[in-house]
Amino acid sequence: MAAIDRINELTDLLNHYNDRYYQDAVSEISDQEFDLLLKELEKLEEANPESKRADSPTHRVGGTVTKSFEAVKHKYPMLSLSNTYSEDELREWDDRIKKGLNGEEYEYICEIKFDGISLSLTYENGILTRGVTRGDGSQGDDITTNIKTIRSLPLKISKNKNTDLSDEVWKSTFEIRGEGFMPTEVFERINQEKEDIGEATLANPRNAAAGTFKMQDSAVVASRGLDCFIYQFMSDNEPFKTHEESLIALKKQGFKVSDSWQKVKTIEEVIAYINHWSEKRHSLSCATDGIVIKINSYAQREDLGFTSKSPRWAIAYKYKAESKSTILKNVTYQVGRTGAITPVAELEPVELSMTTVRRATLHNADEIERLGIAIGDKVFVEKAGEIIPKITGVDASFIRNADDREANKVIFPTACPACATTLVRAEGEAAYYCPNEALCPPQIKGRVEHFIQRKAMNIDSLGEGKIEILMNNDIIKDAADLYKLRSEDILGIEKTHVDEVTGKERKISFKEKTVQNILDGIEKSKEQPFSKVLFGMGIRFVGETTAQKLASYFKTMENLKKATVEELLQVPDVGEKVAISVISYFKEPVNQIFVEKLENSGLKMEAENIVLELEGNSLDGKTFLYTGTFEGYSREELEQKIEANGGKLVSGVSKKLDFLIVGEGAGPSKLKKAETLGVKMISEEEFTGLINQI
Ligand SMILES: NC(=O)c1ccc[n+]([C@@H]2O[C@H](COP(=O)([O-])OP(=O)(O)OC[C@H]3O[C@@H](n4cnc5c(N)ncnc54)[C@H](O)[C@@H]3O)[C@@H](O)[C@H]2O)c1
Ligand SMILES: [Zn+2]
Repeated sequence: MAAIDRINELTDLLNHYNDRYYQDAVSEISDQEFDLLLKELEKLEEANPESKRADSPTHRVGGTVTKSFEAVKHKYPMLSLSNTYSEDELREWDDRIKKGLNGEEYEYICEIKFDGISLSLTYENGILTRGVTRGDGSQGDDITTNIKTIRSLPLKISKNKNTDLSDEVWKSTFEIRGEGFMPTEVFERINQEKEDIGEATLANPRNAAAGTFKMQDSAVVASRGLDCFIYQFMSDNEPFKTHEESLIALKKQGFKVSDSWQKVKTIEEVIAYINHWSEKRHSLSCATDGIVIKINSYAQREDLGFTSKSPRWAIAYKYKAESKSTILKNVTYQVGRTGAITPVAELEPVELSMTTVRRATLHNADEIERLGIAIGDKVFVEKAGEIIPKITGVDASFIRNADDREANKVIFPTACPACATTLVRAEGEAAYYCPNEALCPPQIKGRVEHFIQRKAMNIDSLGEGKIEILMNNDIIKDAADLYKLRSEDILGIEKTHVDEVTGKERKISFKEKTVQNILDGIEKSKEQPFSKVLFGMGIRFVGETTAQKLASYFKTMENLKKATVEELLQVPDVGEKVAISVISYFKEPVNQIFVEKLENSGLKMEAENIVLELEGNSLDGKTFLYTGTFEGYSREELEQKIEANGGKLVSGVSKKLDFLIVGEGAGPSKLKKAETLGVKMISEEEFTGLINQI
């Protein structure tokens, strides 16, 4: 291919990946592959400068502004960082620094490279007034309301805690730069919740953070517990001479600066820092993808200057995602509780990032098609976002007989591997489903497992293995049958259970003590509140929180069974998808019988107002909705306050809404609708006034 054609091809391809990454928070390829293609383009452009396109990704920051937020021009441009994956290139960069500074002595500050999104935060008169994304580097999206949900970020700088700096500095207009991220544990929690309700999980913490920071509803953003590490101070009257001074001062003043930075003098010390963090970084609360090395002295930074895309005085060293090749032994298809079919690669065990990997997810039929794998191939396995092992491609250096390979091509099944029902795929969804909800064994088993889990009925004396035995011996047909169990039904049964993940064998036998434990656990579960019973029933898209909201709105199972779509839509956070799912659940005869069995077993079918002690009845019968964030109440506190005083929360602006409580950063569409419909809008103070009126 002629150089110009390849330049055009790479330019289009990389611009496409940039759009997907920055606008949709989706990575179609790994960062390393992206960076490799970018370097290839850089080299080609250098050799053929006349063919370089104006929209080339090599000299522009990758992102853009979006239509959904106001675009704000940056006072100081927000650039990218040049990067490398190799120690040799790092040494070459150090040589260039040495030359650029004409033999002057210099120091580096090494920092962890946090993997989230760049944020610019402006303070005026000691108040956080604006938070903006990097965007295209010269202008970004104004996401102030979302940024204010970060608890570690001072909204107000109350007092100068810094003896070395004058008050003037903290009162002046200045900008702080930092990396906004989603803590790993929040990421894992959200994914667990998504799994619980049968929704697709988020790919990695970076993409999750990028998506969340750009959500329209800041109340949802607040519930996601985003955080931010600060790494830079900027103002017109620069009070610092070195980066080190600025980090110390920012920390003292209450900004969240990670303690992981270190001052070093030589490139060998930089490499030692890189090695020190290469494994240890996995224990941090934030996803990381490398190390940033920066010149410490601001005067020297000025001497070295910038390219159009990044500073010359800094570089990022990125850790390679650990990848190994191993034999694909088989592909199995798991049927989930909701009937979704997930292909799983069974691998020859391989050591990766300190764990033994035996299986990897293949996501869905499209992914299998894209990879073009055959049983017996050698495939590359990688930890995506350092968490879930995934297959990235076929190892072409392992040569196989072509016919043999063709005969072993992995083909996604058309029928359910468990019950042979023809699979279906809903429009716009990547997953295939087995529609045989009522009789497909793994779906039934999955529902029982869901029912007994800690967040639902909490029967911890039962587990996956024991449930399998109960079902295989026809002792139970669904979760409700657990409440009919008698000790003579199960005493003495034995089975060897093989753990699917570890391959370890475990013998399970129902001796007297085990049986008693099981029965006690089942009996005790009858005390679980109505909301947990509701969650345990496993209605599609009804997660833990939605179950709580439904329970506190409808109060009883009877009411919920009779609910119409319109009524369901009145419940906070309940949208059309959930409403329709609830209605169709109760329409299904199998489910009606199941719920009746639960009722007859003595489970709680009514909500108790334990959390909600009634404070008064000043809001009696009135409906409320809120938008934005509030000084005196968190989202939960406000909701509790409304209900504890006899008010009812609803989910959307309609004529029936009595009050819309308007907070900071209120959603413009809600305000407009309320105005058109003549709904009364009140401030936080007015709301507090309503409660306290006698
Ligand atoms: N997989 C894909 O499809 C895809 C697409 C586009 C970009 N990318 C990845 O994104 C990279 C480009 O993104 P980028 O321009 O934001 O560069 P970058 O993320 O590699 O580096 C610059 C950013 O690092 C962040 N950072 C984290 N810790 C920091 C610290 N201590 N000090 C300073 N900055 C710190 C800042 O947000 C800064 O903007 C590419 O190299 C590629 O790896 C991937
Ligand atoms: Zn099936």
